[in-house]
Amino acid sequence: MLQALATPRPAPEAQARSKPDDVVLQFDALSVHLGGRDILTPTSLSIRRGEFVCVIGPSGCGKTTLLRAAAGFVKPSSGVVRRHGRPVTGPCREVAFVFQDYGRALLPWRTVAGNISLALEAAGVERSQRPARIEQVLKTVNLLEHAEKFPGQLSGGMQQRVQIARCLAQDPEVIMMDEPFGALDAMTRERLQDELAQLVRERGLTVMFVTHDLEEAIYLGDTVLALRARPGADRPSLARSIEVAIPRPRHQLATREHHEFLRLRRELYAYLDHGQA
Ligand SMILES: Nc1ncnc2c1ncn2[C@@H]1O[C@H](COP(=O)(O)OP(=O)(O)OP(=O)(O)O)[C@@H](O)[C@H]1O
Repeated sequence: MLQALATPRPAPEAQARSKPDDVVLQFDALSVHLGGRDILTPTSLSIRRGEFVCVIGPSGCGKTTLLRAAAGFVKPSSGVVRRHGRPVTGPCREVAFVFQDYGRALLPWRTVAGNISLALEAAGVERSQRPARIEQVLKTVNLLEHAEKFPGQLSGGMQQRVQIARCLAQDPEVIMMDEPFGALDAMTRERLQDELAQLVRERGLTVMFVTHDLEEAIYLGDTVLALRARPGADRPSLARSIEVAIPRPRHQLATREHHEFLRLRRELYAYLDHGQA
């Protein structure tokens, strides 16, 4: 089970939702043109501190590109992404990325501790301080006793926990997660969803989370962004931004039977299934 680290940021519900300085990420007419075509057409939105934003949409609609632009890995063709009001011009420690393919994200020849150390080395943390930091994040994801194992000796769910621990070692305020649970079996996926939701809530992290799974998006999100396939001049990438007004903490069974969950599921399913996307 993932546990909160020692220095949590304020929980989102403790903050005034409408204060402008609560905005962590601001997308102002962000457009991305790659390989001779429009991948994202002007997209404007803002993400509050502590908000869990899920991004859905048909394959190839630009979900990953949206996250990569927000993390500074992709340059906008026009428009801008701002973090706390400052244009994002490249990757930074405060924004961490978790990939679906944990097998490729982790170095197989480094132990669990060694993989986490990578983030600390990149952040310039002194060698003498690294063991304590590694221990702290491994405790958070309940993998302390596996510190000296290699990724290949761990299950898929455990490897994804290592990747999450490595991202936490960066001490980020924003986590970009690109289908992080897509390759996991259903039971492991549900367990990690709950552990992630608790961790994010306790630390006040801000999350952008790409998924193909509508139910996962509604279960985890405060907001679900639906992107449109084949965006164009008169078809903005962002088709819908839907607030998920379902109380937290959420529960796998009760929440999935909640009337609002079922209503949103029907609405989004119809939207994606009937070609409106
Ligand atoms: N560097 C690049 N150069 C050219 N085209 C690119 C580049 N990166 C992405 N694309 C194209 O942009 C489109 C959107 O890609 P992206 O990965 O953002 O979509 P996605 O919605 O995350 O897709 P999926 O759900 O299949 O993962 C795709 O058609 C992809 O081929």
